[in-house]
Amino acid sequence: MDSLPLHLCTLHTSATIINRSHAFFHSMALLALLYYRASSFYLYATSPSHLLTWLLVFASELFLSFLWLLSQAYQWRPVTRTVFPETLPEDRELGAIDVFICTADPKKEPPVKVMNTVLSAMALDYPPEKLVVYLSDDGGSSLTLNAIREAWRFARLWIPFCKAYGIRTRCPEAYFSKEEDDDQFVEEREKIKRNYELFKERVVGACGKDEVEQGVGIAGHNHPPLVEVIRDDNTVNEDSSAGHPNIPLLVYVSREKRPSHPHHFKAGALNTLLRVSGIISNAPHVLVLDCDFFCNDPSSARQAMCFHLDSKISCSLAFVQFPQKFHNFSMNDIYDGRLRSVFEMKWPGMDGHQGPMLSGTCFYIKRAALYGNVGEVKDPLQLKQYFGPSNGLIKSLGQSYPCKVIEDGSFSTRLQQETQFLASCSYEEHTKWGEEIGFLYNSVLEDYFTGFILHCKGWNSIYYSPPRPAFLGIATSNLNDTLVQGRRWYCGLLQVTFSRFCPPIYGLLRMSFLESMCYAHLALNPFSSFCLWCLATIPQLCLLNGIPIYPKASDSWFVIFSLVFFSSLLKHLKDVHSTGGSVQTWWNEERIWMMKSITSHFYGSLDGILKSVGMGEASFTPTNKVIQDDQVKLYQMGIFDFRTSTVLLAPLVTLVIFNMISLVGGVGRVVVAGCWDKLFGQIFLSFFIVAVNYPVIEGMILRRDKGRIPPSVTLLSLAFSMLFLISGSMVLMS
Ligand SMILES: O=c1ccn([C@@H]2O[C@H](COP(=O)(O)OP(=O)(O)O[C@H]3O[C@H](CO)[C@@H](O)[C@H](O)[C@H]3O)[C@@H](O)[C@H]2O)c(=O)[nH]1
Ligand SMILES: [Mn+2]
Repeated sequence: MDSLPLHLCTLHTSATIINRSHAFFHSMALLALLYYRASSFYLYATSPSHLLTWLLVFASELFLSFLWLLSQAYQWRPVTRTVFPETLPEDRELGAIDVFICTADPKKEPPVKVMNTVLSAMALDYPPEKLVVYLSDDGGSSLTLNAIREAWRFARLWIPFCKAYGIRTRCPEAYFSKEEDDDQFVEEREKIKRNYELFKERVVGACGKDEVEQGVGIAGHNHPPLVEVIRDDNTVNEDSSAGHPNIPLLVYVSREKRPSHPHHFKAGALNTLLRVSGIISNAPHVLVLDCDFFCNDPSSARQAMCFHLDSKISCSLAFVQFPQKFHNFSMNDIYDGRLRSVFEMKWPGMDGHQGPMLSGTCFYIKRAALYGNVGEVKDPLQLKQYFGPSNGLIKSLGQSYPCKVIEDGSFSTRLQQETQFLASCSYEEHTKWGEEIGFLYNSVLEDYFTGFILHCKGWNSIYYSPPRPAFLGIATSNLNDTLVQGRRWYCGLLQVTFSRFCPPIYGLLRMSFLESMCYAHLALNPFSSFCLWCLATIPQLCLLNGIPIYPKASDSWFVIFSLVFFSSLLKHLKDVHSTGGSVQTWWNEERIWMMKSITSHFYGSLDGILKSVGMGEASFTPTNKVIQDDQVKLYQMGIFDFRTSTVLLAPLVTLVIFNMISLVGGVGRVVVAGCWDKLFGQIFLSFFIVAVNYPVIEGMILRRDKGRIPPSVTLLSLAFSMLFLISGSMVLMS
């Protein structure tokens, strides 16, 4: 046993060499660029307005260069992992796992989809008595409760079927949507398929009936706690009498919600699950899944155990993060819903240091890591100050026991009452839940913040991206969801940056230096949207007014600017290529990066700033998981769907119009005045922005379909551009 490893870690040697050499040359070019900018100060000292443009451009270049420097930590030492689950100990020595699945709104997250996630998790290849699946329903919806009861009935057919025939795709919807004609069990397959259809009918049928009364609005925020162990009364004894139930326990948890109590969104839901599961099964490991991420490979639990059970690393290992992979993205992926750079570049890079950031879903985490550093505390009264008044929960700390409900075959009234108490909305008052215990509340990006604090406390994490995706989810496939999500994320980032846990300061001495650079990069990234706004407007305004911002095209300094520009574009192209992307992917990523920076990241940063001064309320609007046909069609064809709010769309359109004006005006000016040399850099910049954002021009002028940019937004944006042009020019001329 000893000689056979559970896992291996391989350094990407060639990528490391390329990345470091590129970092070296690029940093030389950046230094030269900044030197040029600093020393050209005297050219702009002629008037205060010119000096202001110089200052804004210089500050932006300086800040973006600093961010780039921080981002080199991701590139420094990328690694890949391999696992050998066959070397794991016998089943009875494996650690138990509690699976947490969250859902919040049956309208946006259709119960059939949520149940597919539940079923795929119940069917994980793991001893069923060591697996308990908990579903948190923040909507408190009877539709979801009904659906989970139906799912339980179907699971009794589905799981034995999967195990008997070694099915690997254990999410029923995914399995049945594949055409598979296996002669050996075609009959059995058809039988199960019929049952699946019936199951869906019953779930969807209930949705139809209750639609009117089931408005999520009020019900979703005002309901009592409900914890129910899902089981079919007739089969209880049959199942547990043998002591080896053949399917995992399934528990429905809907925590109490009252408008008067903050519920802390997903983090609050997860903490309720931690407590409730603590007194039912108290597994030492927890798998967290968003309701739209089903298990695509049943072996992920054993893969994660290859790390968690390795005695050499286990004591400091907090979580094993799997990549978020998606089943609905198109080849073109115009919105970069796949988040390629995060899951293919950044996380493998961080894995070479102290480990990837926590990413909300698809991770196996140790319960002990979430319970904080209270291991030393033995006094129950003191523990209650941290964990709250439940005796059952205090007793469970640090203990391992087989699942209580499976043991006695019943969900005793006492246990039931205790779980309801743990799920009540006032339970957390005067405790450390969300501050030191469990998932942390300070940010709507609970995953990033919780993971950051874990790394600060000295915990490590591991990134494992298996050849067959372990989980598959739904990527955002329309502009509105992409922008709304980006806005929430950037607001969440800044909530942490402006707190006393500001990563560049708080993290610096608490984790490895390169790891802290990665966190600092993300923490400061929201400010880049302000810099990008400057670089997408000021050189253009100056162009229209004949003021040069970059060196003459014939000047040798111009080479430096070109080098920086092309070196970053080419490095991005190389990264895209090495992760299997095409030139088209590269171009698309450039575009969506600009779009997000200008709108959603900009607004998210503003939200974060406002919240830090006590204005504005935190919100977590779940993304839409209902796939609409016309939207999918546009997405599949790689055509932008501009149906989003004017607030989000107008800045983008304004910026593109403004760059079109400056391009035309600038070319006109140089043709008339013959000063190509002087303004070439700015003309090229406007041209690049317009070219990358061509779909916006199409959406304004050429398209007539529903997803076009509404003429009202175009007109409004035109007015904004003119206003900016006129007022800006007046300032420059003063
Ligand atoms: O009050 C809430 C709000 C959301 N959720 C659940 O949180 C999950 C994630 O929400 P989703 O709408 O899918 O947001 P995404 O932007 O797709 O989520 C990403 O970003 C979140 C942080 O903003 C992370 O928590 C997620 O894991 C990550 O996938 C879903 O299962 C929701 O049901 C709740 O349980 N309660
Ligand atoms: Mn999601």
